[in-house]
Amino acid sequence: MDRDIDDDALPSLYRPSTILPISRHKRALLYTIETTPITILIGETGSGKTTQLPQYLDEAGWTKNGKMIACTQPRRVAATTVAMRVAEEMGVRLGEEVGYSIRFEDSTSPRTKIKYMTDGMLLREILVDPLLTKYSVVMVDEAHERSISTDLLLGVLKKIRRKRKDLRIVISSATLQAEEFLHFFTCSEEDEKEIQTLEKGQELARIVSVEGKVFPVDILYLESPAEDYVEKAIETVYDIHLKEGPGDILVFLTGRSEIDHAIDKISSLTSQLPSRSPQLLPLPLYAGLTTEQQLYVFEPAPENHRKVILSTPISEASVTVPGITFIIDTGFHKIRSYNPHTCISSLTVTPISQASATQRAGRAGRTKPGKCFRLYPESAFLSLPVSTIPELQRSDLAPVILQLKALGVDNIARFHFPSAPPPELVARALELLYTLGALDSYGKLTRPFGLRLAELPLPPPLAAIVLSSIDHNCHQQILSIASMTSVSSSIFLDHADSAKLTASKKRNFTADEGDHLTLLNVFLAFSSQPEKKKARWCHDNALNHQSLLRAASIRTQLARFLERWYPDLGSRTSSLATETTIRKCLVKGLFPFAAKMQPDGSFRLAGDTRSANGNRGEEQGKVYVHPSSVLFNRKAEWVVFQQLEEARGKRYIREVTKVQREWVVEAGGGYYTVGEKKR
Ligand SMILES: Nc1ncnc2c1ncn2[C@@H]1O[C@H](COP(=O)(O)OP(=O)(O)OP(=O)(O)O)[C@@H](O)[C@H]1O
Repeated sequence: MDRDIDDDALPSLYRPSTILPISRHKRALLYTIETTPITILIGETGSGKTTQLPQYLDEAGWTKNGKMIACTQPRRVAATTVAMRVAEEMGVRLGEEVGYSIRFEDSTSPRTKIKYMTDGMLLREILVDPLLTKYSVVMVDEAHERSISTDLLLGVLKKIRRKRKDLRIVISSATLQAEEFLHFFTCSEEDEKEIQTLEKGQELARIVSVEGKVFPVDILYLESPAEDYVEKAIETVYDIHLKEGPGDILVFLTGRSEIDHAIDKISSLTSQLPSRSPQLLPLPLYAGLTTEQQLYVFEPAPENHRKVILSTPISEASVTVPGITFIIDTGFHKIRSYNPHTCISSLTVTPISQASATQRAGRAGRTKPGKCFRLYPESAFLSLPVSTIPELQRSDLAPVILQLKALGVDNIARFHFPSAPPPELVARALELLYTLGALDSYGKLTRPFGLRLAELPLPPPLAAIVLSSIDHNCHQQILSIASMTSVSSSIFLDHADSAKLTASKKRNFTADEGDHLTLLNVFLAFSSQPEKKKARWCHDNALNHQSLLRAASIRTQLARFLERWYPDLGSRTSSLATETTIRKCLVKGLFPFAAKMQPDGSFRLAGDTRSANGNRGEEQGKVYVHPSSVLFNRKAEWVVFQQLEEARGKRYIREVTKVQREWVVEAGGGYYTVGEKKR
């Protein structure tokens, strides 16, 4: 392969406007990648790893012969925005030579050479192309975040590389985790054998550093911890606005309710500013928004306005929002943790790691110097964990195991993960997949059911509902519900200033049986509107037009899977499905997430034996229906739900539907004897 590594041969369009630290290391970097199978790349935030390295590899010939370069990201906002930036730097149209692929959205073409994608999407590609033959280099970006998909991908890449010696792997990591990755790729017996066969001077894996800052970022700490980090963040926004020079602000909060609250407060503060003085423009950024809505924050602020982006950690890594000068880091994030006793994941607010704090500060100083206000003392920063516990060690592993089985890895215990998941979590996941019908009693993937479950781009319980809907003759309705729940967090517009309106409009769609049928009512009403009137109709009904369009697009994509597997689908009618049939079908996948109402109106999880045994405090065993649910403050003996979330010490369930105990027992098979989790 002819790989030209001459800096001067670059067409001018390839050059970014700022000289980035990585450019000084270009030759050395390309040489290492050429000669070393695995390169671990470390460098300061903003040094150019994500945007530049794939371009260097392209110029150096790694995309010849129709091969592509993949660059994976843990989050879709990073995959889309970085692809846009790189397409712009290369002077090509997005989706042509440079594209991206995220769940339910593909912007690539047969001409694509550099593909940014979520790590989960690359794993899906491995299902159809097990040796990733289309790719010459796979760059796993932000590997230190240790997301489930990243860890799984690293394990699978390690296997693939043994069979594809020409494949190059680049792992981009924070400095502190680099040695761990080096160890992972070089520690097994097989690795050692391979090292023996290498030529003198050649290495199996090597760490390369591209140190160097783009612009300085001043870090400022509080003297004592903030009592309420959300209020302190709002106060800091206001202080910056009054006392600092120009520049936009990026605030890290933990979730949507905090973001909505902050937006309302900042909007009212703004209305008190003198009309001629610069105004604050608060904007939300969280995963539940559609791609278009997320991209809105990347637009320049209108004249005489300072943008204040209120974001969850989705913008913590890889993202550059031009114009961001000030960062406000509250020091918290919501992380998913899995309780093997209840078998349910919940989101809990916890302090971030030092690595996250560094990434957050690194969102400034990219296009000009910046300041990062940490809303905690320096001593608190120093006592933070260096990195977050890998997601794989605190998550429901059913999706991971399902994917591994679909990839042909039958013996999970022998699969080499960057750090092994706890056996208890593996056992729980196997139990769930077995009850869902995805695995047989030997632990093998069932065919076709289990394989199809793995192929559907939905969490296993939801995928099981979609597949079961065929037998229940309610696939039309379930497809709509599954699509709506994939975007549900943003279907209803419920900012505080429109909360009353939304509540009254929502009543028009409310189904007494719960949120899933309510979402179905919304979708049916939306679909029956003439195309041209849809936007207006959404506005009049306090609904999010973009989210509904996205749900419709997801539905079309899910329907394609069913059409492929059931060619007679068109002749099967599901128009007569009753609400009872639909709810029974929902229980086919949601049985692990069942709860029983208690005399005080709270609920107890069906599998929570510890609370029944009195091992936990009374309050701890309880969950409450979230105020956004149509079943809030309503009577329902048994319910199933899709999400469990912790906020201010209370646990809430969302997307809730009334069901009957017998349905849960029937669907749960051996998984429950209800009220007592099977051991
Ligand atoms: N959309 C953009 N507009 C302006 N400049 C940009 C944009 N995207 C990237 N840049 C510039 O390119 C630099 C490198 O960005 P890149 O994402 O490649 O860095 P990185 O090393 O991967 O950092 P990180 O790990 O923090 O994402 C930024 O510091 C910034 O100067």
